[in-house]
Amino acid sequence: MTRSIDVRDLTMKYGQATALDHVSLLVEQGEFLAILGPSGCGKSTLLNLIAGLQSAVQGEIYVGEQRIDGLPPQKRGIGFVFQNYALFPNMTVGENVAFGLKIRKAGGAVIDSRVAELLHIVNLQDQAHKKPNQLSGGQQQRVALARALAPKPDILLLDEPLSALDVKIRQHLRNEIKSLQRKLGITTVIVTHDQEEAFELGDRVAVMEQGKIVQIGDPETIYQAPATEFVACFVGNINRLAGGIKNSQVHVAGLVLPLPAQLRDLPAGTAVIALVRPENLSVELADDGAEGAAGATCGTISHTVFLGPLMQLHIRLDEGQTVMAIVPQAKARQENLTAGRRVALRADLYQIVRA
Ligand SMILES: Nc1ncnc2c1ncn2[C@@H]1O[C@H](COP(=O)(O)OP(=O)(O)OP(=O)(O)O)[C@@H](O)[C@H]1O
Repeated sequence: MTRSIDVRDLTMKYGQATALDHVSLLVEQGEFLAILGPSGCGKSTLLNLIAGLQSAVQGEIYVGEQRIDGLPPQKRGIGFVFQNYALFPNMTVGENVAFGLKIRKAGGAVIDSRVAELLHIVNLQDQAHKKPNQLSGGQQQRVALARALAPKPDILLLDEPLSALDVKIRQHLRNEIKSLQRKLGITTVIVTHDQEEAFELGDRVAVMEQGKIVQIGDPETIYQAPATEFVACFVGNINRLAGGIKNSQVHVAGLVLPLPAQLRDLPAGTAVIALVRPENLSVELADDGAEGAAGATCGTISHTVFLGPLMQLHIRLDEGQTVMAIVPQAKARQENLTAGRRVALRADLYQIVRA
């Protein structure tokens, strides 16, 4: 039976360096949570603490109602998959998958049927007799997944399981992991530094920065309403437009935007930044009549980058700052949005933060 994970006030240090700083986290029963963050932010440390591969200096970890942080790893009911497969090279695929069942002293018939079932689930039923080095990277990672799931753990932890694989296989295996998790309904936590992977797999995404979880929410909220500038910039591309408050409005890069409620008390002159995603800038060709149109700021396209279905436009604003906008390829073609053209820009969706 799958269970929730409740991490309470976890702190972990390497010598003087704090790797995890009072982290609390509740992963619901059956939920798929993605932990996203840059290298060194403490993602793996958090997973290792849950798995029991390291121990914290402070805090508690519960699986369901049971406190597990004092238990050895094999008593925690957790399946773990690492980045680098970590299969036993001298054992066959079947023996690798059977490993966790053998150390739990399961009977031979039980082991055989469970190994067959798992190899079928991960689509490797014909490979049981092979050694890991006779398999591709993607196949080895499927074996690792089967091995982790064989003892029917309550929880599955995945530490960058796809990052050693090439792009095509990674996408394929990502889909497989997602559908397998849905089918089994097992509480799962994946650690990744890849935003697309986190968004595609996670029901919710927890973003970490320097040993802390700075935001947790569904992918759309994380993307469209980032809690901090760090989250906004880490998750996808974003324009940072500097400006200030004047007459109870925000003036940035030639745009005049309403002052958001949470900044209402700030005095005139306070420096602010508007964070605008490239696809949330609307771009129109600016003939002379459109210059200075209400709510728009004008500039000149300095160069474009062809991205297949989309076109990236790099625009130098008359006001001095540069921005990047993304438009559908068809629009760029129809309107001839090329280097040297003058354009008027509006911000459709944005966030204002203090500088
Ligand atoms: N064995 C160790 N000794 C000392 N410091 C360590 C050790 N392991 C990790 N750290 C430090 O602890 C912090 C968190 O490391 P952790 O491996 O959890 O980060 P991460 O987010 O998983 O990074 P990555 O994505 O690069 O694996 C980092 O600053 C790292 O340098």
